[in-house]
Amino acid sequence: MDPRPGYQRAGGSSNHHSASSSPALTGAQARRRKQPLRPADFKLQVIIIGSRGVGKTSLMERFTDDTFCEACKSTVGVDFKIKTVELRGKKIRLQIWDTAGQERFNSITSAYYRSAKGIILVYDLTKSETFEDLPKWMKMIDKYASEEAELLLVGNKLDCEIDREITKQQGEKFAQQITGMRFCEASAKDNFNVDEIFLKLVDDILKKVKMTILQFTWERSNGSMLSKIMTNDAPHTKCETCSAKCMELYIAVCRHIKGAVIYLFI
Ligand SMILES: Nc1nc2c(ncn2[C@@H]2O[C@H](COP(=O)(O)OP(=O)(O)OP(=O)(O)O)[C@@H](O)[C@H]2O)c(=O)[nH]1
Repeated sequence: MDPRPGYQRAGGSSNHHSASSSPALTGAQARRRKQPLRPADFKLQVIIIGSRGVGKTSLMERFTDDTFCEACKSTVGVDFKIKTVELRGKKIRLQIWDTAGQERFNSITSAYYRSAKGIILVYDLTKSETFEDLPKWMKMIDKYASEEAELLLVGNKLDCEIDREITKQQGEKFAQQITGMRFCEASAKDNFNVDEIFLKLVDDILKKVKMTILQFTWERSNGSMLSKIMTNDAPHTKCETCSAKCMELYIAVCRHIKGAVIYLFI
């Protein structure tokens, strides 16, 4: 996947769910801090799945903290990190769910598929068995994920070219069989294509969901909600049914108004 010039990372907005202490601020930092922080325009959940040891945690940590661990512990259940990015002039708070690759955790991890707007399916290009596992992961996606979720297949450990067992063409061919699935190779170790993976996925999600409702065919009689949605391009409107905010508004509306056909365009 080629890096696109339009992508812009918001610096240093990565937080882990574990607590961390705040160092003292310098004068300039303190002044900057006084300015009110702009809230995120969107909140998005992305899930990373794939067999054990393919580098899911490593990809997440490279993206959120720019770190790489040579001997990471295997993920137990699910872990997550949050990072705020800026894309298409919008501030997006990304919640990244890193799932355990071990099958015995599937009953826990499957619960996180449904709310994910993007799914990153990872294999290790130096281990053919992780590629052969892909149909099994696709079954999990079919069973538990939203049909709307954007899919991205990633062949990780590109830095180990000498040990490669799966060609780029094989990865591409697999992705082509699945409607809308994108593909790229990456290296969490060398930080190659890692930002692109996440930012491209977010970009694809945004393209699909926001920004303007051009047409809204509504078979139920609730004009007030219709006009509210149609006239309010601001992402902070609340859905009357579930009070969800931001991008969730549109999703919530889609779910709650039966019989509605909503066309969303940028
Ligand atoms: N050479 C190389 N090693 C990597 C890369 N990404 C991850 N690794 C290594 O692969 C091993 C497994 O990485 P993890 O990120 O823990 O893999 P995981 O998919 O999260 O594993 P589970 O939590 O067990 O499912 C670690 O030893 C990493 O250092 C990469 O891009 N290149």
